[in-house]
Amino acid sequence: MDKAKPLLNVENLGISFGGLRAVQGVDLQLFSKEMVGLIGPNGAGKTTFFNMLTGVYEPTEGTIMLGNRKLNGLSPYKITQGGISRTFQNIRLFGELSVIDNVKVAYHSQAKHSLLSSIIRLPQHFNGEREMEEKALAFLEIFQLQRFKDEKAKNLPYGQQRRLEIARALAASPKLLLLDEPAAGMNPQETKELMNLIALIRETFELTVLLIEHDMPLVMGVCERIYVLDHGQLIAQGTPTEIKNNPKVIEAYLGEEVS
Ligand SMILES: Nc1ncnc2c1ncn2[C@@H]1O[C@H](COP(=O)(O)OP(=O)(O)OP(=O)(O)O)[C@@H](O)[C@H]1O
Repeated sequence: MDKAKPLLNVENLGISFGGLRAVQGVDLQLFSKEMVGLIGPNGAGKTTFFNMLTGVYEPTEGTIMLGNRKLNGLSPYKITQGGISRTFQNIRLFGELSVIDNVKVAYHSQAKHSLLSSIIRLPQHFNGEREMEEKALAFLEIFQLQRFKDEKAKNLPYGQQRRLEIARALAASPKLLLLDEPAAGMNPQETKELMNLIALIRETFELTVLLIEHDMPLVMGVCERIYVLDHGQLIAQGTPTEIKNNPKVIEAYLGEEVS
């Protein structure tokens, strides 16, 4: 990817819910392999922004381009296929399915063997299944979840469920990974390990990562650039040092979280 051309180019993005303008006039660019933070007080519009990028909500204004492809109006499924995967603030796993099946489900959108070959059980089906199993296991290994592979997802400890969600998001082979508060509810040790893991997968899979996170030291520590939303509008963008010293950001947070 040409460094001068963004992987993701968002221009003037906005959405209204009835009379509420939850997000407005947001311009944001992500370049290949960047790790970028999206921060802001509660209710600032961060998750709504992710929901627009992933087709959950259709923007009421503005454009979202992934490379040369316009994403406005595409279904979440098409957007995942197009290269954007996400995790959720509240974990959304298939609790009754095994850990490995949770990863394989995500894999199905990329599977090469056809539905027909699965139904009538052609050799391609079994080869495809075997390949999928091997790849899913490889993802679980990266996330140190292989020993839980046959466990129901709902029985995993909380921190492991968060890791499984990221493993599943990666199985769809994204170019861009959106993480919505991945460290929420984790203790400091788990958080540190998770951040090291995210740095590792970014390198390994040549990913671009956009991260929503309330833990300021964490965001400041891992992101190269940070965007700040407040009341649905961007109030600042820059390096962690620039953001830390930005008067508008300090005011939005009342000087608490960024210091
Ligand atoms: N489907 C919806 N219908 C109506 N209002 C909505 C909807 N989704 C989001 N909002 C409103 O949009 C605003 C932004 O919410 P959003 O969840 O995006 O904030 P956030 O920055 O992610 O907050 P938090 O950090 O607490 O998760 C809020 O006022 C919220 O109530």
